Amino acid sequence: MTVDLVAKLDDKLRAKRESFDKIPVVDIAPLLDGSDKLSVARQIRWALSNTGFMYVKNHGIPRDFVDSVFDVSRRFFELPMSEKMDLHVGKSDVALRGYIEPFGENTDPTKTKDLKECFDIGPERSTLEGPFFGANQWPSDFPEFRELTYGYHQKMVDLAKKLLKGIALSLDLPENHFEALMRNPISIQRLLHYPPQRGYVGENIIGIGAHTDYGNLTILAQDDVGGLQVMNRDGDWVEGTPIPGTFVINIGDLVQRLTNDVYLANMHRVVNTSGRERYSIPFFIDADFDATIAPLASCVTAANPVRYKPVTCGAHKFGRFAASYAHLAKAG
Ligand SMILES: O=C(O)CCC(=O)C(=O)O
Ligand SMILES: [Fe+2]
Repeated sequence: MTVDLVAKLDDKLRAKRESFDKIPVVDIAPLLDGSDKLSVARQIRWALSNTGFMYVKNHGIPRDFVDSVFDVSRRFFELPMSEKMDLHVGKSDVALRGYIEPFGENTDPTKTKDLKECFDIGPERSTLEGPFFGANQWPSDFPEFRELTYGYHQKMVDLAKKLLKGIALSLDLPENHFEALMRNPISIQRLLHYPPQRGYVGENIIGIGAHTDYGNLTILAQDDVGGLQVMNRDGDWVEGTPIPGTFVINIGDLVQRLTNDVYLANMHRVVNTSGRERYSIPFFIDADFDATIAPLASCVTAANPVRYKPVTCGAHKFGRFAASYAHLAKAG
């Protein structure tokens, strides 16, 4: 099904794109139950073209399930450093699964060392198949960690596919547009822990340095501590205040490229000066490793000529990781 959401505006009629000081909250129930997909698509279009970020509510993932994943995540990060380092991401080669210590991945290496620690899992494979596809590393004697985090990952894959239907509709594409590019998509389920920072906090060390996400779509659960900051089109930082029961959704570079900058993959960062430990659970989904992403014809006009060359999803994503992971940099 295609719908006429995208007006083909004469370039002379274009005005400066609206900026924002608040990230919109979108109720996605009518998208999920099919009762009014287009009204949700319209809200998605506004959010992604103006802010690149939105909160979603009524997403169908039970609150106590999300809380139980936060609970095992907290318990994981409380393990002794030696146990966590036994699961270090460097041991997974290019599958990029496992534990990353503070300063082990610096998302904005020109400015910032990242204080966060992370744990990454992805689609389970018995052997290393290539970048992003291999075996997960699991902590021993912690079966509920594996069960809950992997179960959460599966639920996120399903939710992401539904959200991508809404994004396709918002671009006047058939709702299954992304499916053909996502037969075996790269996905990463990440757990994050941000220790609080006290005293003087400068740009050289913060929770996570300013970055755009690399792939298609991110679904983030955050606890109630706060500290996420999002840059708007004017270059101002806006707080991504926690809203109970919602996920924060943002698009990554690949959707910005696909839409020729009509949709924005915002810069964002985390600065945790709350005095409390902060935990978040981002999920990232992309396209297949070999999928080619090139600007949509409908997003190219005389005033907005082609801005990007086609890239393959895997090459783009791996390149961004190689620039930020200490262990990949060492491997040369
Ligand atoms: O923890 C957060 O709120 C944001 C995390 C993030 O931006 C990322 O992992 O890419
Ligand atoms: Fe991010």
